[in-house]
Amino acid sequence: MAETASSPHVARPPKRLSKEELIRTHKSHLKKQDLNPNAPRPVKQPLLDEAYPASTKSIHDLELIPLTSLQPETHHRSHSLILRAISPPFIGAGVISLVQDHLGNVDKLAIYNHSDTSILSGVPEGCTVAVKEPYYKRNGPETEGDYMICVDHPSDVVLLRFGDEIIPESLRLGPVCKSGEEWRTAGDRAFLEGDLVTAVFCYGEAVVVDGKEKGFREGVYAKRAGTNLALGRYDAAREDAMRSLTGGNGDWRGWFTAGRAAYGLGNYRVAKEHFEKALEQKPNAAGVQKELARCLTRLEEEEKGNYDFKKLFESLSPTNVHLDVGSFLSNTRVGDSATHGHGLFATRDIAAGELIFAEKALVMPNQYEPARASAALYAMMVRQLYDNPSLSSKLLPLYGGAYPRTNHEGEIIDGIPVVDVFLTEYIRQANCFSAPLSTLIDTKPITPGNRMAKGLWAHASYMNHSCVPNSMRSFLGDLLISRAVRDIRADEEILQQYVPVKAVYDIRQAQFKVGWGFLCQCPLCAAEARGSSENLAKRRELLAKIEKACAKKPPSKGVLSDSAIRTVDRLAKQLEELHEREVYDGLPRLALVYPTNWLIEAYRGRKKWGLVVRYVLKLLREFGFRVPVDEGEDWVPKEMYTGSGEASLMTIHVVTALRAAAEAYRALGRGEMADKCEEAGKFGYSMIVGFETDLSVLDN
Ligand SMILES: C[S@@+](CC[C@H](N)C(=O)[O-])C[C@H]1O[C@@H](n2cnc3c(N)ncnc32)[C@H](O)[C@@H]1O
Repeated sequence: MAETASSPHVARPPKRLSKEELIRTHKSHLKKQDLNPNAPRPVKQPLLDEAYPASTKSIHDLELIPLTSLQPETHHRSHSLILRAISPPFIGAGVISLVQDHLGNVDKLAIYNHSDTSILSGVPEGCTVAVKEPYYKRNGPETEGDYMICVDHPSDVVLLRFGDEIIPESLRLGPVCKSGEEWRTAGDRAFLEGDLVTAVFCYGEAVVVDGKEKGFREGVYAKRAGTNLALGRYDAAREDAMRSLTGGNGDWRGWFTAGRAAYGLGNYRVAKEHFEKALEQKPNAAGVQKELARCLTRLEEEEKGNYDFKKLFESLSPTNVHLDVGSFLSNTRVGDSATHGHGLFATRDIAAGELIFAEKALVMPNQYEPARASAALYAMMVRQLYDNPSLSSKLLPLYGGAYPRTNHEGEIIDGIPVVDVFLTEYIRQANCFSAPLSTLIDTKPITPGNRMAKGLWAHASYMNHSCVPNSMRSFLGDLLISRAVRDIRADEEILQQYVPVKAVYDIRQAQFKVGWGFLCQCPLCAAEARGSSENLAKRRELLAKIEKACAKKPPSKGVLSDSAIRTVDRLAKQLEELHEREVYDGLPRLALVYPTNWLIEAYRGRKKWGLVVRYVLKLLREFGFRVPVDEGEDWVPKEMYTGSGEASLMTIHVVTALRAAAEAYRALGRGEMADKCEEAGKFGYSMIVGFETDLSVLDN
């Protein structure tokens, strides 16, 4: 981490590039810059080992220093800079401008993490900014004297109004527009040109310059409300809409905008109230009626969880991933967990297969390219925290590891919410989920690549991990569906698997340690921790051997010979013997899943139906389900979900095994058992993909 300086002006300034050198290199960079406005801008994801907190001071409480006082690799705590941009911006992962201070010194300013809803994502030449507690960073080797003021936290830089009295005299420009009307006209022009951020700025100046003129002010607020709404800055849109109300009969428009802004924030109750206010004044406004109807549907979904999942699935497309749905959360509550910190708990008994909750993502960019998904989520989280500070009440309480908080994050200082990008990244890492466009398509044997978005579901984030969980999550676009995989009692903690768990105990634990920093103590891990380490090592070795043998002869490539089957069967039996009875009693034996699955497929290929049933039953037992040992016995497959205790593991292999059993029973003339297996498979599949659907999707 860099040094912190409290009195930087007493230390000797370093050698720095001259003004002429800075201008020359900046110009050459500008020449090379690709000005394609549609090109996606790269995101500078924060380096966590260089983390430093965002400034929590007001510019009015900081001491102004000149650029010459800056010390390299130093955070100038308690100090500020006020700077005018004197060059066009170079736009890349951040925006780099040449800036001048009140004494005429020139240096380079790099601002990161401002989205295109902010003027500071482009820092126009001539604008004046305050940089709070600046961080001065070296660019390249010390001898080159290349430095820049590096702003990582978006709230560490404040765009100043032209007339702001904090700006030193020498940096002040004369008024750009003389009157509020001129500013409003400039705002309208910018709006028509599609430059919405400039429009917002101009409207802001208009209300300050002519702020006392009633009617004018409200009109400008109405324009700014609409512009903020279009930018997705819903908090500001709603505030402006409320300020635009005059008490006259045109107010319904203000209520309408306020309602749409509240809807954009997912605050359907408030949205409903606003739409109803609009309709009081203009009962026949079709647009408002339509929005109110949508709102009522969302509220009903929130209350009852009555989704038409099939229809939602059919509505999905690469361009439609953000579903218009409310979140059904009332079966669960956040509470203190014996597993870790906070957890999610059932508020009532929930039956196996039932919907536990369904939650629309708080933040999920439509970016399914795995290499870009994390950066896109991080950038969107920062943007939301900056643009819609009300969302910080949901986002900031999430677990952020050991990163120290100032507890001022989210607080509005100098009109801007404090956004700490390093905390945001910690929260992202600890809480985000990978989401396919739909789990249903993702579970098909042939899926189109490994395309996954990353998103944040604030309620689901409270769920702790278990290797033998009582819930499963699935996705439809940005809707996360959580279903019970066994009966859950009121007040029981809802647990989920963070990732599909590895079969071997120490490999599994290493994954949790590296990914989330915890040691799992679920019933399976707690038992396996008591097992002999010698057996564990032998199991790991033998499983590797089995995987090799199985991969050499995949059952999908044709009928397998007796000897190939005998080899795998023998190795599987050896592996079974390495599972201590006293450790694994009533628990899954995950290492055995792989060879057992292979044997099922091998016997299917040879139409040895009795053996298929025997090995399916075995596979279900390896997943911890209580099912008969004798393949001749009649049983009720669906009951395995409710009668298997607390340590079974539900996966897609359970469904495919039940299908294989159905096929085998049918071939053996046991039609009733076949139907029951199909029914249990279908039921299990609904837990996996989120809703009931035909198993034939698993065919291709
Ligand atoms: C998404 S959060 C889960 C909610 C968290 N318990 C809280 O207090 O907000 C993920 C973090 O919870 C903790 N965690 C989750 N499952 C755990 C488990 N089985 N045992 C110990 N810690 C766990 C880990 O610290 C992990 O990084």
